[in-house]
Amino acid sequence: MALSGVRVLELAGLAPAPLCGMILADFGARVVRVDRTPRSAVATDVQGRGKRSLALDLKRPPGAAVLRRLCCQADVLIEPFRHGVMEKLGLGPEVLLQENPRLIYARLTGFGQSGQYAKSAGHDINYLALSGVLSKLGRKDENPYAPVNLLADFAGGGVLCAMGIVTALYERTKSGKGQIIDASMVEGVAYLSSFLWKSQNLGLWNRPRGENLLDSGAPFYETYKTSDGKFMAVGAIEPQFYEQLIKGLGLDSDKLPSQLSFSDWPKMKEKFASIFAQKTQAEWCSIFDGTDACVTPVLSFDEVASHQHNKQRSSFIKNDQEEISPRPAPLLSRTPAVPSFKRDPFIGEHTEEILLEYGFTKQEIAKLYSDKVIEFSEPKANL
Ligand SMILES: C[C@H](CCC[C@@H](C)[C@H]1CC[C@H]2[C@@H]3[C@H](O)C[C@@H]4C[C@H](O)CC[C@]4(C)[C@H]3C[C@H](O)[C@]12C)C(=O)SCCNC(=O)CCNC(=O)[C@H](O)C(C)(C)COP(=O)(O)OP(=O)(O)OC[C@H]1O[C@@H](n2cnc3c(N)ncnc32)[C@H](O)[C@@H]1OP(=O)(O)O
Repeated sequence: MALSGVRVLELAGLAPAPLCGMILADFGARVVRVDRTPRSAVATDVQGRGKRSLALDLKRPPGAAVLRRLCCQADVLIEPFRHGVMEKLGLGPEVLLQENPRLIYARLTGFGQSGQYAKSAGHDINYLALSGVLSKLGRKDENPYAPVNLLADFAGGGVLCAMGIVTALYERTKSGKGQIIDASMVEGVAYLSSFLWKSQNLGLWNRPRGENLLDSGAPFYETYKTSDGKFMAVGAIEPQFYEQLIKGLGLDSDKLPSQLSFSDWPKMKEKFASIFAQKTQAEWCSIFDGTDACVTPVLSFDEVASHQHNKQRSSFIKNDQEEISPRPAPLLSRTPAVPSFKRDPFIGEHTEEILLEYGFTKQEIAKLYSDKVIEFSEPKANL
């Protein structure tokens, strides 16, 4: 796999850092999740695929010393705490990079390492708000709407941090040097929105929120309810595709206002809605599948893996516990990701194995254990 041989230490965090670590693991890195002690009854990381767990108390100096030793042999450290936490533990980048100048020290936070919010708590919705992006999301006359925490946490956070890490690993092949990655989710999600910024002069966003082409203003970029209570998604932007939509709906474009007549959009939405409400989702699929009308069913999680297109591409996978989840993307032709099919690790499940692998002796491990700096877990203890 593309990242095989890369050793990653991921300090356990909430949502974004676990995704970042999981992406690296899917593509072949050996990812160790460093969990807290005392170990909680249940691991809250649901993105532990392909990782191993080491339970280590970083608040105690011998625990921090263990992490320092691990970092000497690691390629990447991912830390998900607000600015200042790692420094307080004596594990700041100046310390760890001095001991291992090849280390890539990725700091995945909401507000970044500087600025007046750097030490403040926050979550996806706050980062989205500060990036400006939240002001663009939502329907007409409604408050801004934060979709599930996909945008800041995962896209602007976990994914961009993984991209930063891979970029730094590539650069290291030339310079031989590591570096610090300051991955702020505010900036990550703002960067993702570059199209919104760069298209300001195209007239795409001149109208209030929810009344523009791509923000639920246009009748041809909308979802519509079907007679069986399901939905269809319509994205017929270009005139030639719009024409196919009109045809599929059984309408005559000569008798309709022009596609870009903004003032007619609310009326056209009502018309489209009343037509979509007359057939089931399956009936609409049989009309639109195989056309260029850009009309697709809105699938539920229960339906998505068995949809023909997704099945043909094996886009979803089942692990040993029969849990379905998306296959890692994108697909690399020679070295694709090979996700683990095993269950996620229990907290502390691999503590001993990892420490031995990183050169700790059995005696050192026994001492750390008796001093309660590390913990082990038998799988059954967590069930
Ligand atoms: C919207 C999302 C968040 C969604 C999260 C949900 C999925 C989950 C949130 C609550 C969960 C539920 C809950 O736990 C109850 C149940 C528990 C059960 O086990 C499972 C079911 C639950 C229902 C459970 C289910 C789900 O898991 C939840 C619903 C987001 O936006 S995530 C993005 C958040 N932001 C960031 O990540 C940005 C950077 N980080 C931060 O800004 C802060 O970390 C944050 C997130 C604000 C949290 O602040 P906090 O004060 O808690 O932490 P920090 O200041 O960063 O400091 C960390 C302290 O911990 C110490 N520490 C760390 N590692 C160790 C260690 N190995 N050993 C010892 N100590 C450690 C560290 O030293 C710091 O200590 P100090 O505070 O003393 O400095």
